[in-house]
Amino acid sequence: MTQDATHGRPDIARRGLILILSSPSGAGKTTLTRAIAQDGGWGLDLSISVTTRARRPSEIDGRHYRFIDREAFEDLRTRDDLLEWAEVHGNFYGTPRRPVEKTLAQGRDMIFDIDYQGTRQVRQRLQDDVVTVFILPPSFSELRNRLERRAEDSPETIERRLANARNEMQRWSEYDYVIVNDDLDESFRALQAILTAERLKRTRRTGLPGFVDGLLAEAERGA
Ligand SMILES: Nc1nc2c(ncn2[C@@H]2O[C@H](COP(=O)(O)OP(=O)(O)O)[C@@H](O)[C@H]2O)c(=O)[nH]1
Ligand SMILES: Nc1ncnc2c1ncn2[C@@H]1O[C@H](COP(=O)(O)OP(=O)(O)O)[C@@H](O)[C@H]1O
Repeated sequence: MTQDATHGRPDIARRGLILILSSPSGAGKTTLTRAIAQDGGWGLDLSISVTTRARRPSEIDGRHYRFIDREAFEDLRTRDDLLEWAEVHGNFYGTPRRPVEKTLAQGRDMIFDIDYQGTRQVRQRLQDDVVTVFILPPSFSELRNRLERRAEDSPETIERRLANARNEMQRWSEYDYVIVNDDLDESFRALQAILTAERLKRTRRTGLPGFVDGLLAEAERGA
């Protein structure tokens, strides 16, 4: 029996999974992604994307994103070092391939905060190992409020993100789960419930046959 990553409880070996969160800008995907990744008990590694977008005042290079220029991005892309990439709001974003391969090879789980274009690419490559969650705002006016309260982007940037939100919101039906992020605590609990259920899926749990064989052997011995 191995140690599962769900709050340190002993569990049965299983394949690692990738949890993807997407949403229109301002709906709360970064907040939720970081909340569950930073709670070490959930054992989720956060994928740090590369981007050509300018760093926001509150962001730290290497922690929120790796901020690179267009040339460096092109290099990564042509060397096939990106698992997926997309142009979003006029900037380029991509997921470095190697950390993902390393984490999955260790049987650990990873969380991605990427858009719907990247989600399609990852799903195509990793199929059943991908679990996708779409975050919606409770209303469009609240989306605007959150972007304004976040106060990290210029008014033009906020308008561009709100204009793009109309297109992004329509992608909800491509995702496995949808959370309407009204109350943050409730949304966080919903995300935890999704992860817990997905980790318990029979088809991921490669250790189940051996575990049941052990139970049957124990029963044979008349324990
Ligand atoms: N495809 C893809 N999208 C990404 C990646 N990293 C971030 N994004 C998406 O790019 C969009 C813009 O992200 P960001 O500039 O941080 O703005 P925010 O959504 O307002 O927080 C969001 O939809 C992110 O999910 C990535 O590596 N690949
Ligand atoms: N449920 C919520 N209620 C109120 N404010 C929220 C909620 N979720 C996130 N926020 C706030 O809204 C803003 C946008 O959230 P963020 O996680 O940056 O969104 P995204 O990554 O989707 O662009 C942030 O200032 C964040 O603190």
